[in-house]
Amino acid sequence: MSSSAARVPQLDLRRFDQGSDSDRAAFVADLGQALRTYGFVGIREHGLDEVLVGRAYEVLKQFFALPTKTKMGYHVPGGGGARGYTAFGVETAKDAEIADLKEFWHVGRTLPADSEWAGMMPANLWPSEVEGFREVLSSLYAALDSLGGRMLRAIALHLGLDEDWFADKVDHGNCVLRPIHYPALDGAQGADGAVRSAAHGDINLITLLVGSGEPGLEIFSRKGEWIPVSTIEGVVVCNVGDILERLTNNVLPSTLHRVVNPPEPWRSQPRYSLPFFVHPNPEFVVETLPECVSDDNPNRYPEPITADAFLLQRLREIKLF
Ligand SMILES: O=C(O)CCC(=O)C(=O)O
Ligand SMILES: [Fe+2]
Repeated sequence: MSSSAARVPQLDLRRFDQGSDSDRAAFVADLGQALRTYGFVGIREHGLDEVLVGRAYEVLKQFFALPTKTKMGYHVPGGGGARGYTAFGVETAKDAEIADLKEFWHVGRTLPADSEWAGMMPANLWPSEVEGFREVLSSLYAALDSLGGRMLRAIALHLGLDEDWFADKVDHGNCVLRPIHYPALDGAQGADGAVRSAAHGDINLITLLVGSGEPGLEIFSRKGEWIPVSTIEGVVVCNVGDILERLTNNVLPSTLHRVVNPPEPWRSQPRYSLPFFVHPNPEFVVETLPECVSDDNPNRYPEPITADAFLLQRLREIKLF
């Protein structure tokens, strides 16, 4: 683990949402700098309702506390974990051999019944055992969808695109809200090398992580060190995913990150977290942005790929399909 003082910067989103032109330009520059350097940034004053976030943690804790048999009733066999429950010990990071020490739930976009994307975005499941689960997580999904849109506006400006460049490319994106439970570790658990979440890059455009405060998240810096990301209450961690990395010809890096098994007293306590994965529309063609190609950085991805094909390829690699 790193002993250096490297730290992911934290930025105040009010400078972008409500600031003057010069505030906004300064925010965009700081955001670009942080994402180019770390692939990660902390966001303060993002406007998410604290009460809603608190309620989301309550309902997800209630769900994961249910008996395994009940939870398995919300598992969709062959569904790639796209909706509902995925059991402990299933997801395995790309190129890893041992499964992660976690279980999770996926909430997806609720589409109109006659939507042409219904086949790609199956209907959500909702556990009847937990009161408020549906309402609370649906509201949080909508709030994070909006926050993701604002972050993408700032990212577009940084890349030299029109501010609303991403808007019609994410309006029916296959975004996923993922409540995660990493159970308390007991005995020799982890002695075989299993960790809460093995090193991986996220598959999507950007991720918004509404952290619960327990330690463990680390990112792999460009200097080759693992840097802990402190989950300060109220800060949303935003990181670049593989699709944005590819779109930007690696100008914005999708940084490897992991969740380590922490020392006591956290080891014998569960950890919960709530990432929101912002995905482009399934038919969006990921084709290198000309703004990100130069003599020094020739196009690394001459073959365009649709977001949906890219996602499917990665889901197979992480053993969800
Ligand atoms: O639990 C965390 O803090 C991070 C989770 C994560 O990286 C993921 O689910 O992709
Ligand atoms: Fe991740």
